Formats: sequence, structure tokens, C-alpha cells
Amino acid sequence: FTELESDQVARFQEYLRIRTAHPSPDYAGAAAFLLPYAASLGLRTATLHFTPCRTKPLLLLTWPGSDPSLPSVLLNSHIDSVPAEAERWSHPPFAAHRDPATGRVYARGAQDDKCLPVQYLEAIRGLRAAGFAPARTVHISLVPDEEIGGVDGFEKFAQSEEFRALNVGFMLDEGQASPTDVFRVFYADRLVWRLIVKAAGAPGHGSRMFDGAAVDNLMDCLEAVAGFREAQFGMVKAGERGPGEVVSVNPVYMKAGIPSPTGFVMNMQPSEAEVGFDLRLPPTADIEQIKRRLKEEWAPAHKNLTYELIRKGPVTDVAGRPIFTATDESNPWWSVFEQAITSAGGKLSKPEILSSTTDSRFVRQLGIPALGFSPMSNTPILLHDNNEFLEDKVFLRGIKVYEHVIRALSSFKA
Ligand code: MET
Ligand SMILES: [Zn+2]
Ligand SMILES: [Zn+2]
Repeated sequence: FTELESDQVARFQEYLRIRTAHPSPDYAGAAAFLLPYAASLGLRTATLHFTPCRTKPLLLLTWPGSDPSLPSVLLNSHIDSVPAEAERWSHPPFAAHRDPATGRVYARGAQDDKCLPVQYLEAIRGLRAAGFAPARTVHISLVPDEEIGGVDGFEKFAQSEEFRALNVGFMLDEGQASPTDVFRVFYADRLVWRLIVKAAGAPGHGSRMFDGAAVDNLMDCLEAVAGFREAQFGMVKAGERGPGEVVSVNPVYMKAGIPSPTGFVMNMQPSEAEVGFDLRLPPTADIEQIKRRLKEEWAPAHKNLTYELIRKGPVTDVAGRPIFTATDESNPWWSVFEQAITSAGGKLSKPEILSSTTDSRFVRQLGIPALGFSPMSNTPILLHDNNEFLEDKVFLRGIKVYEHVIRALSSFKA
């Protein structure tokens, strides 16, 4: 590595060591790292707040273009991460340990998505060093709370006067790693709902066999959901659909039992039980059909099951259409982006629907095109997983890719 490259990896590690994981993300620590970093590159910086407590800053970094009348380019990244089960990691999740043999940097957020701001900023450093000046203004937004739905983050930002004033023409946001050597790009996200099913039932002695116990009723629900899940997953396994093109429904928590000082009472059947599901739908999926299934098959009232289905975020754009960004000649930003990847020596896979969900949905809802892209090729998909890592060489290559991408997007004149 050159001295610059070693410094770039070191800055990535420094950012990863700031504990921005939920449930108590250190947003102040992240701001104290990112704002002076951006200022040292000559960017304008601003901090926005959308909560009265002002503990959830949204950082806005700006590289002014020579023609401010042109719509701007926005590069987004969320500051927060999901939690980590430290004892199950081979390296501590906030140490950002770099394995000298493989170059892997291990940390919560290494892929999702704390590589991005450092790559954006280092690409700008490279472009400035090369004497490049953008025609369009380039903004970087670093937002709180993406992992918990974005309610106090991008959702409020997208509705704000400050956002409108940016006159955003196109946004790039996080994508997902690619296990092969092509880069993946995403034109839509799945819609995210949370589903909670509660079962009631007759309590009784742990030894007694009877029908209609709460856990028994809940198991009927789980079985019905499992059948549906298997059919959806089957289409992915058979290669008929991409992982973003089916409905996923996965149990993420279960609650039942009567607590005792040593755990749970073993000889009583409880009168309540509960399960939470992460439910995701492709933008064109029929939610009414899912609701019918829920009422009739997954959580029928006659089995003493009740449910709550809560939508997280918008489902259609300003014109009432499913939220997605065009990846054909109708969207000039698409070809500029595609050509920039080629000029960087990269290859793109066929545009996909992201299986997870990002802040892009709030921008697409406004009718502004947005693509999900994280330049991580030859990398296993480890977001929200244990031992999340990104290889130093892959991280550094990403900086070069963004140099091409930012150069092209900010020079593009319609
Ligand atoms: C609950 S909104 C989405 C949060 C996160 N990005 C996910 O896809 O799980
Ligand atoms: Zn993310
Ligand atoms: Zn995530």
C-alpha cells in the first residue's frame, strides 16, 4: 500500500471504532469524526436536527458545483448500525481489527454501511488532487436511525425545506456486497412491514393434554406461515426469482412462558404467546392478498389468534406507482452511472430489487431517481451477521470506483 492508502484504511478503522450501533448509537462521536474530516477536504458542513432533543444529528457535507442551477447529486449513508452479539464474534465488533494475512477489517458496520462515507470523502480527495471541479453540486448526507425505520432520520429529512432546497436530481445510497466479481446495483427496495401475532388459549397443568393452548395456537400460525415461506424461498432456490423478487416472512422473536427465578415455570402451560415476523414485499406485491392470507390462514380469529400489521415507510411514489427507479434510456442518470462503472474497469450485474430496505425509498417516493450501490465485489454478504468484514483491497478499490462515479455524475449535463 501507498502511504495514502494506509491512511485511508486507518480512517475507515477509526470510523468503525465509533460505537454507532443501536440501541444507543454514538451520533455525537460520529459527528466529531466526520465534520472536521469533511472540512479538512474543503467541503461545507452543516448539521440538521429533526428531533426536539437534538440527539440525532443529520450531517450534510457539500462540494459546490460551478453551475448551481443544475440539480445536485446526493450521496447518502446512514451513521447507525444494528447491534452485535460480541461474544459470538471472532474479533471484537468495535475494534476494527485488520487481519494482516487476509486484509479483512472486522467490525459491525464494515459493510453496512460505514465504508461509504470514508469512500465518498477519499474519492473527493482524489478528484480534488487531480484538479477536478464539479459542474453539479455534490452533497453527502449522513443520516441517523436508518436501521430503526428512519422516522427521525431520512423520512423527516425528505419532507424538509432543507431537502427541497438541495434540488437533488439523483441519489446514490447503500447496496449489498457481491460474492462474485461483478458489482450489484439496486433500482428498488422491498417494502417492510412488521407483523406481530398474539395467541391466547386455555392455561393448564404442564402434564395435561388438551386442545387450544396458547402455544398450540401459535404453532398453528407458525406452521401456516412456514408453508408460505417455503414456497417463496423455493422460487429463490430454484433460481426462478431473485431474493428481492419474492415475499419473505421470517420469525424474529418469540415470547411465551411464565418466568421463574431459574428461568421458566416448567409445569404450567401459559395463556398467552407471541411471535414477531419481519415481512418484506417486492414493490409490486399484492398486500391485500397477504392481508387476506393473514386473516384466513396465518392468524384466524377462531384459533384465538390476533395480529398487528404495521407498515414502515411509503409504498408508492408521488404518482401513486410502486416505488422504483428506471434503469433504461428513460433515465439519463442510469446510463451515466453505468458508463462510469465501465470506465472504472468494473462490471455491473443485472439491476436488482434489494432484498432489504434502505432510505432510498423516501427519495424515490418524491419521484427522484435513486440507486443502491456499495462497491464490494468478491465479498460474502455479511450485513447484520456476525464477523462482518470488508477486505482492505476491496475498500480501496471502491474509492477509485467512486472517483469515476462522482466525476461522471457531477459533470453530466442533460
Ligand atoms: C425498518 S426499515 C429498514 C431497516 C434496515 N435497513 C433493514 O432493511 O432491515
Ligand atoms: Zn444499511
Ligand atoms: Zn442494515
